[in-house]
Amino acid sequence: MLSIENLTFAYQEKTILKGINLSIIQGKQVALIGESGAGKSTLLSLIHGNLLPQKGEILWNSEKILDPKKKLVAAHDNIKYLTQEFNVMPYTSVSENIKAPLSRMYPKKNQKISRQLLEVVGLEDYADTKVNRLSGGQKQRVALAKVLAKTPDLLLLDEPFSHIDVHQRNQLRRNLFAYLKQKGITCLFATHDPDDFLSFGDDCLVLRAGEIIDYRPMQQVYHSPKTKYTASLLGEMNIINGKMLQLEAYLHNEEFVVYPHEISVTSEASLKAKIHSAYFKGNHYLIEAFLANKKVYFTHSSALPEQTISSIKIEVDLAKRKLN
Ligand SMILES: Nc1ncnc2c1ncn2[C@@H]1O[C@H](COP(=O)(O)OP(=O)(O)OP(=O)(O)O)[C@@H](O)[C@H]1O
Repeated sequence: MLSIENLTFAYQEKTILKGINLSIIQGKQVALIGESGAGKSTLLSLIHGNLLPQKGEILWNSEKILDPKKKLVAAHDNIKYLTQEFNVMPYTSVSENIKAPLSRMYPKKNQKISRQLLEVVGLEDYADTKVNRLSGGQKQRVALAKVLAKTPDLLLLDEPFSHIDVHQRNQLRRNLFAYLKQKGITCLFATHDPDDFLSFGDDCLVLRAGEIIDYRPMQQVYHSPKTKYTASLLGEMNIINGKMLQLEAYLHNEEFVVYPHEISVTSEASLKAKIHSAYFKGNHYLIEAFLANKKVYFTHSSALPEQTISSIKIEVDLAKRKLN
């Protein structure tokens, strides 16, 4: 288990993380989300032992993560960190890179590990290719396989799929997170991509200006985000107020999060909206409309023409969507 107690960290006089308390139980996959500059990479670096906190403690299975000044190599051997600048050996083959962290005493076992990880990261056909001949995305996959070679207990990932194209990204994250689950590897991963965290985060940790503002199971965070800030990180959404919903005047300032797929056009409804644009999204359209002069987005099976319609319905329990 990872435990963080009252962690505070500053670069010179600028405080980046403030009083962080956190525990992650073994085997959980935790998504770390927050706007750019919120402190995600700094938190991962501290857990890895690359930075020294001004206050507080980080414990892995009750053992303190050591002060980087007191040892040559940061972090426990069983905690691995894949940073945004991945660490690969360019003039060595992909499989040699993957095997580099392993003891040379067991070549057969190492070969087996390398083959298995090549499959996880989808580089089976590149085992003997020198890394400097690979694309950025392929190098990122080699780096990922390398941090998994010596099965870590805790894996820290910082935007692990940032250089990988959408098609390969889907397969890679399915393979990777299934592998982590199978091996019981705890994972804390920082990402901005809802496709990463919605499907693969058991829990969601929301960081804002160096503070944890939410930490709950992923689906709870999605279905009832507590703040506008959190909602804005979860993908396309609407902030709808009581006035737009034609609620009683005294409820006009109440605000709710409504996702685009929760607004529909149906003959049983009576909310009025002015359709403005329709964006083709493949299997649906994203409609841009005005509800009481405020922009809203909703999904629809076809492109709606510019017109005013009186058949908009919000299909979600707004009590669960009220923002603080
Ligand atoms: N070496 C450094 N010296 C001084 N300030 C730094 C240093 N590294 C980061 N910072 C500052 O710390 C804050 C947090 O940065 P951090 O990289 O942890 O954010 P992040 O949430 O990971 O952002 P992103 O999503 O853009 O990667 C930022 O304001 C950044 O400018």
